[in-house]
Amino acid sequence: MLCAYILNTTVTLQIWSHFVRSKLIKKTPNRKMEMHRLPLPELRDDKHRHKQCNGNENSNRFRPPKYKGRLSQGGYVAVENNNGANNSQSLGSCSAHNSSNIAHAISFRGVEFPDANTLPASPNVQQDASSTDFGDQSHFELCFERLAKLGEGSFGEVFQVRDRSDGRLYAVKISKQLFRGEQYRAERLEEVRRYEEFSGHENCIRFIRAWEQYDRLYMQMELCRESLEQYLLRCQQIPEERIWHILLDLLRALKSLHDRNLIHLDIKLDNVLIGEDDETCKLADFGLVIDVDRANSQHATEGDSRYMAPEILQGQFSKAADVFSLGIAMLELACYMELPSNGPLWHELRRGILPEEFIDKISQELQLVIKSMMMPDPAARPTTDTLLSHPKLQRMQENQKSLITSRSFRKSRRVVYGKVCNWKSFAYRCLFYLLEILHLYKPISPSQPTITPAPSSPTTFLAAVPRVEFQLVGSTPITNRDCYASDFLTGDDELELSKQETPHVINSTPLNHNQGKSRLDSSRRSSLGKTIPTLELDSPYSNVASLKLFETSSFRRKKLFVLDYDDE
Ligand SMILES: Nc1ncnc2c1ncn2[C@@H]1O[C@H](COP(=O)(O)OP(=O)(O)OP(=O)(O)O)[C@@H](O)[C@H]1O
Ligand SMILES: [Mg+2]
Repeated sequence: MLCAYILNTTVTLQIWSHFVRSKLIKKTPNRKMEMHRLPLPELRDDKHRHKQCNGNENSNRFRPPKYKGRLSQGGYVAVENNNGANNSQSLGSCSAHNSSNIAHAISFRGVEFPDANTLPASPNVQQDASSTDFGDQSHFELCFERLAKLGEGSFGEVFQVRDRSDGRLYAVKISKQLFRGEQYRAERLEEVRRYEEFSGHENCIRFIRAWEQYDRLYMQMELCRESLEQYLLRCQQIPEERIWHILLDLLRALKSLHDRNLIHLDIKLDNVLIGEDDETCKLADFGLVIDVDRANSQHATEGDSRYMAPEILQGQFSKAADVFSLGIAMLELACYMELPSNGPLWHELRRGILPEEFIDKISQELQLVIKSMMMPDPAARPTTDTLLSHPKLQRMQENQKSLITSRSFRKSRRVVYGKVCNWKSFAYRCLFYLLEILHLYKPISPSQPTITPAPSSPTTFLAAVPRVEFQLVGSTPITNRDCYASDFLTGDDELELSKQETPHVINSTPLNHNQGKSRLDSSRRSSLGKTIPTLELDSPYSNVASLKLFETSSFRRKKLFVLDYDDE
C-alpha cells in the first residue's frame, strides 16, 4: 500500500516537474539546445516548405536572417511591407514568426526614393482588407497577372505580367533557386543594386522595384520587345547600318559601367534587349557585375563561355574583357554566325583569326572595329571612349543630337502654341461673358436635333444625323484619330452595333484618307478579318466599305476595332 502510494507520488512529481520545465523552456528558450539540433534538410519544393512551416515553428531557423533597416557598409534597405493587410497576406496559412513569407521590398536607393522602399498594396487586399486569410498567394500572385514566359537564364525566369494596380505590362524576373544562404542571397541582391544604379540610363533597362518572399528574389522592370538573340533569329540578315546603331547603344551603356569602374562580365546577345520603340538597345542582366578591383582580388564569376575573353581563363578580369565580349557579339550579329562554346574554333577566334567566309560579308570599316575589339592582348583592345570616338560613330552621335534638338524644338513649339490657344479661348470666353452681362449678346439656346427622313443626297444625309464622337482604339491604320459613329451609322442607338437593323456604312472621312489599306496586305487581311454578320452593308456607298474585326500581331496583343475598306 505504502509502496503504491510512494510510486504514485513519484509519478505525479515527475509529471509536474516535466510540465514546469517545459513551461520554463518555452518562456526562456535554451539557445544552446536549439543550436545543437540537427539542421533540417533544405527543401526545394515550395509546397513542402509551406506544409512544414504550418506544423513547425522552427522551420525558419536555418534560413538567412532578415536584415531590418540600413546596413552599415553601404548596405540595403529591406523593408517590410508597410501595408498592414499586405503584411498578413501570406500569414494566412503560415506561422507569424516566418519572416521570409512576408514580402520585403529591396532597395539600395536610400530614403530619397521612398517608393522603392515600400511595396504597393495589392488590389485584392484593398478589396477585402478585413480578411487576413490570403491563402498561400504571394505578393507576386496578388499584384500581377502572369501573361507569358519571356525567357529563362541560369539565374532566373522572366515573365510578362500585367500589374493589377495600373493595368500596365511589365517584366518580372524571379530567381530560380531559393536563397541557399546569406552569401548567395547577398549576391542575388547585388543585381538589384546595379539595376537601380543604371536604371536612368537610356541604354539600360528601366527598373521599377524588387522584393523578396519565400526565399526568392523578384525584380519588376520595363517590358522589352525581345532580346537581340531573338531579333537575330527572326531577321537573320541585319543591315549594317543597324549593326552600327546597336554597337553605339551598347558602347554607351558599357561606358557608363566602365566609368564607374564596374565590369559587366556577361555581355551577350541574350542580355541585350530591344526597347518598346523597337529601336533602342538596352543592356540587361546585371547579375555578374563587379567592381574591377574586387573582381581580381576576390572570386568573380565568368559569364557565357561563347563570349568569354581569353584572359578570363587566367583569372584576369578587366574592362577589356567586356570589350572583347561586345566585339564577338557584334561578329555574331553581323555575320549570323553561331559562336562555339569550346573547341578549335573557340581558340582561333581568341587568337584573332576570324573565319573569312563570315567576315567577308561585312564592310572593311566594321571588320576593323570588330577585329580591334577582339585582339588577343587585352591591353591592345580599344576602350569604350576610343571606340565612341570612331569617325562613323561620331557622325551618328552628331546626327542623333541634331535630331533630338529638332524634336525637342518641335515639341516645345507645340506646347507654346497649345498655351497660346488656351489663352485665346479664355480671352474670347471672358469677352462673351462681359457682352452677356451688358446684354449686348445673347447665347443661342441648344435646340433638339431633329432626324430627317432618308436623305436624297449624301450631303443632306450627313448634315441631318447627330454626330456622336467615336474614338478608334489602337494604332495606325487610320490617321485621322477622331471619327464619328454617325458618319457610318444610322438608327436609334448609334453606339450599339449589334442592335442596328440595317446600318448604313457610308463613304466618310476615314475613306478619303484611306490609310488602313497600306498597313495590311490583302492576304493578311483575308486571314485576319472577320466581317461582323449583324452589319448589312446596304448603304448607297457600301461598295467601298465593310466593318471588320482584326487582331493585331503586336506583342501587346490588343484587340483593335478598325475599319477596313474593300475595293472589290
Ligand atoms: N525586361 C525584359 N523584357 C523582356 N524580356 C526580358 C526582360 N528581361 C529578361 N528578358 C528575357 O529573359 C531572358 C533571361 O533574363 P536574364 O538574362 O535577366 O536572366 P539570367 O538568369 O540572369 O540569365 P543568364 O543566364 O544570362 O545569367 C533574357 O535573355 C530575355 O530574353
Ligand atoms: Mg541573361
